[in-house]
Amino acid sequence: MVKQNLLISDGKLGGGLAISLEILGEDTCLEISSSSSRRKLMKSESQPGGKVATFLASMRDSSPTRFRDTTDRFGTDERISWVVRHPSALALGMFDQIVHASRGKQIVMFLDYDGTLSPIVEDPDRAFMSDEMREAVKDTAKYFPTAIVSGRCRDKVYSFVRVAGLIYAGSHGMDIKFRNKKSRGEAVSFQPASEYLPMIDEVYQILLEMMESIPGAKVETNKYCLAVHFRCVDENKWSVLAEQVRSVLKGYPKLKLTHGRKVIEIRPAIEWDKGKAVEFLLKSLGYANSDDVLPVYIGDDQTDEDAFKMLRDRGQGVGIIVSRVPKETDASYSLQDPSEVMHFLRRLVEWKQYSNLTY
Ligand SMILES: O=P(O)(O)OC[C@H]1O[C@H](O[C@H]2O[C@H](CO)[C@@H](O)[C@H](O)[C@H]2O)[C@H](O)[C@@H](O)[C@@H]1O
Repeated sequence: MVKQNLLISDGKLGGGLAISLEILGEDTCLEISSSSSRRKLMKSESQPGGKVATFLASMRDSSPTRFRDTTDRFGTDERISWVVRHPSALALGMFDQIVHASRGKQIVMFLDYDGTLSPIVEDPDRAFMSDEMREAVKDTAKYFPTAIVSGRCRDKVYSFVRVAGLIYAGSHGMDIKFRNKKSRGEAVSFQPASEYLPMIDEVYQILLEMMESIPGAKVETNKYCLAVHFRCVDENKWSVLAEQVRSVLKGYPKLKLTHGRKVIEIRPAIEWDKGKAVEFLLKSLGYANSDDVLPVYIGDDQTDEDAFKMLRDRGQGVGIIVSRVPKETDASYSLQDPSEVMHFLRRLVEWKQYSNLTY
């Protein structure tokens, strides 16, 4: 892996911005949803059998396989332009920009789990978070209200994080339950999809049985939603897997499919996502329509885009995407991987400790 340090001068950034840009080697996963690939998707949808093609294309889009030489596909210019538009939250001046935006406001921290606090691994049951990361999250929560917003079921994500006093929102925000420190420990509980539980269980049983015939496929229940993993499935079998999942869903029009990192997710077709969950949590914490808050959301996946978009639309807050490669996103800043997320959290805590001493 070659690492290049570039100095880009950009008027808007007020001088020079040092960017550490990695030209990634053959072990890199590409994760980009470019406008040209979107156009291709739209085209395939209008062709015969287009819906299947569309589904498979978006599966590939969110779960790219490895390329020998990524520079063939994405020029250095494109990478630089992406980093300029989504600078590292740790880069010179950028961290200061974020903390400056929080002057006179309460930072509320929202953290995704997989790919953000824990590295992506083959077995979803072994996606452990490091003890150092746990300490960083624990320290963060001492200074800022902190929520974990995950696609996982709430109990499962708690069993991985194991930090008391945080807010845990599981099932992509469809399962929220916590004691609100802002209002004398009052219990907050919100499950907008509870009527779907029997349906989700039924589909879980069907998929469990069906996926037995596809080597490497794994079905995970996340209580209010399901995940069909294909990380360990031969790529030649992806279309069969997609077709089978789609065939099951035909009998359940009240459920919908979404994509994540080598995973198809089945969830209730309700107007609820991580963005709505973040809004709900801000309101519960007393920050509905408030100028006194700076929400910071860190996440790596497609479902986190709903939260980034919500912050962008609200014109308030900081979205940080965790990605090594250019990706279409509504986030403003980037971090490369969970270890950078940990450094960012530590730096935020140090800044807070220092500013508490000096103000
Ligand atoms: O919202 P998140 O906390 O990011 O959860 C999204 C999904 O994450 C998990 O799957 C992903 O991580 C696995 C472990 O690293 C990996 O094997 C898989 O390929 C990824 O898609 C989790 O297992 C899913 O249930 C979540 O929906």
